[in-house]
Amino acid sequence: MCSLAKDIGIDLGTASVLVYVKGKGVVLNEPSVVAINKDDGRLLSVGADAQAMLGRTPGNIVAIRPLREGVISDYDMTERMLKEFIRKVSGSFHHIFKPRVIICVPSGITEVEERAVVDAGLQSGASHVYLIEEPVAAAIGAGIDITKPEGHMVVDIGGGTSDIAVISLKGVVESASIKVAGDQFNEAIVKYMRRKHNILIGERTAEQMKMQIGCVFPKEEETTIEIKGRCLMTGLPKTITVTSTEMLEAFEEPVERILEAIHGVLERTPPELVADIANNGIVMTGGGSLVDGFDKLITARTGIHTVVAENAISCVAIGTGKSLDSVHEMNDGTVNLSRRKQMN
Ligand SMILES: Nc1ncnc2c1ncn2[C@@H]1O[C@H](COP(=O)(O)OP(=O)(O)OP(=O)(O)O)[C@@H](O)[C@H]1O
Repeated sequence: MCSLAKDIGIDLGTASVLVYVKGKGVVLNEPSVVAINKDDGRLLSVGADAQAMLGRTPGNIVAIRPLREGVISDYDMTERMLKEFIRKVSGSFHHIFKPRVIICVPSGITEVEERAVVDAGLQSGASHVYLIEEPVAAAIGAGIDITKPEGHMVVDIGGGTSDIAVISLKGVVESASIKVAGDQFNEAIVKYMRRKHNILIGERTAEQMKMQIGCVFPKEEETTIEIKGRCLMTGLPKTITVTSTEMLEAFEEPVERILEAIHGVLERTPPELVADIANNGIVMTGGGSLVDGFDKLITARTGIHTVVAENAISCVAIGTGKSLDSVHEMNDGTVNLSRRKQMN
């Protein structure tokens, strides 16, 4: 861990927080979960330790996810979580050497939410806080050269939000941010299991199903998984086998909403840039893009070749960190990386 961290890039995600330290790469990747003691408000743990407590806490302990649907839903807890993560990567010197922090936010974030993220960063001990839009960070992290006057489309499917953006000359030309992403895929599985199989399953089981058999485009070979849940008829535990083909049906609604959003962005994009995108293809980032067949589905429905970026999950953190290099340019106003700004 870096003890004299001066520059930190944070992908403040709904599902996980990734921290990039200049010169070191991604040094922290933990779930966005906080556990506190309800009696005295004491912070018990953050990240993976806190996640293990989700749904399993005794009365006086509460484990929560302070970010929901890509925005801060519990400001106080987000601040405490950020502080703890910054402390982890900065070591005991962070009081003396306050880091400069750049935080990645979804492109649909409101001014009030932006302010909340900046305040959380400052309260966490940062000397300066900069914001960068998620699709811009994702594009940089995916290795796209966004400095040219050329259109690129990035589809970032995270936990709580999907950000679709057309980027050219370091800026977002057209975009959409919808609250449909990986979490809604889990919810869709829970609903499907209840509707089709009369079985109640938990979020963790749904997540496991999504990763193991989930798909949005027909697989060459069907796969199956055996899961346990509670039968809604008898109230007793029940084990059933679910197939990947069933997942196509379960995911229909969230998938269509993402495709509609992509379509909408393409429709609003100037024709020259659409022509560039047709040549360059669409790049997918974010954990949600790892659902099997997403690239094939988008290729089939848009006619534009689509690929999932290497390191899809850490692209945003890598891009956020890389953009720290141009922070000095931003101070003299020569860089306009979307709505990225400095506040302190
Ligand atoms: N191998 C995988 N297959 C399918 N889904 C996956 C896989 N790995 C991660 N995910 C899903 O990716 C989502 C998290 O993605 P990511 O870490 O990019 O989101 P985030 O940045 O925390 O969220 P947001 O961008 O909405 O704030 C979760 O819903 C998770 O279930």
